[in-house]
Amino acid sequence: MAKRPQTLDAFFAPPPAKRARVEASVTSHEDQPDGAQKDASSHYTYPFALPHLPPAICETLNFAPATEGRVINDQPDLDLVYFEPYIPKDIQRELFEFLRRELFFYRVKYSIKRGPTETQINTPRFTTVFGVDVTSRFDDDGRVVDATMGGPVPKSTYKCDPRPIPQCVDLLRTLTENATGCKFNFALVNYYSSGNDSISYHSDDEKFLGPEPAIASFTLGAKRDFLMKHKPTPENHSSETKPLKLPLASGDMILMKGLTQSRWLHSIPKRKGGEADKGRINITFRRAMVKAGTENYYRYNVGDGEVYQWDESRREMRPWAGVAGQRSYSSASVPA
Ligand SMILES: O=C(O)CCC(=O)C(=O)O
Ligand SMILES: [Fe+2]
Repeated sequence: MAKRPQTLDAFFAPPPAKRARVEASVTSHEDQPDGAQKDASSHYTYPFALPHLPPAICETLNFAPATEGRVINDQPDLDLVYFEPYIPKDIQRELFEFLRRELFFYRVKYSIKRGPTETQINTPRFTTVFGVDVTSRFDDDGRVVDATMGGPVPKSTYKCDPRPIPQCVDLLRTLTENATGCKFNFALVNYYSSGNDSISYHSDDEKFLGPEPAIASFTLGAKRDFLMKHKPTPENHSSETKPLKLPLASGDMILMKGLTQSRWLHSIPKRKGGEADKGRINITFRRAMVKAGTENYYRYNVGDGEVYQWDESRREMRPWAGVAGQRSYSSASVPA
């Protein structure tokens, strides 16, 4: 949650003066392990290294938010700030293409048990996730350590292998923290490859995010409708509310906060035709407060299936050509 008070003024204010200017230059690489790729983020959990953003994109990102946020709170329990766009126009396309081309993705399958019946779920979009909850952090060698003492966390602490947020996503996270006053330790990335990819009605009000979580949600690429509707309540509040349709376009950001997650549902429905087939990336920044959040996010956004990567010649996500079932540690050392 936000450390600073979140006033309307804060969201209407001109781009904050305190915004950290993030240098376009890349860090020195003298201390990179042998074989590590220069100007790239690598980690033993990554199937392959992720290049840093080109300096021109970093420089222009310093001009975000490109517009002032519009507060949408004219319905019960609804608390949104909508930036149309947040990411400057000049870099929307390049940033979209960069992230689609460079990130690794998953098509997660899992089963849920409702009573005696087990149902197989095929997540209808590509996903990937980076981050660790507030109880832990990554040290300079990429090891997961205790957030306060900095000591190693026992291997058994997490079933999953938390992944640090790579530079190419982390820059947007820090800029968004500075502009909103909210803190984020997770980046969840969705890729909707066509109108057939979707996310059904849900709310992100898991206990592990704490009360009234703030979630910043970015769109890059194709425009897709974002639908919202109030949850049914005993008092039938929902009858006093009307559903919302926000046609999220490339560069837009919607900040959901306050009671939005506990009282409203949101979705990206399937669509036929239109620009959906050009592909859309969604990045949500969130703040997980406990270890259960980390376990949940990796289970449902990485899972244990194969890695996908964008194939520029076929113009589609393809299973990654790396060795199946074996991670490539070539550019990063495995912490002991
Ligand atoms: O793609 C979007 O805009 C929404 C994604 C979302 O709701 C989620 O990942 O929880
Ligand atoms: Fe969501």
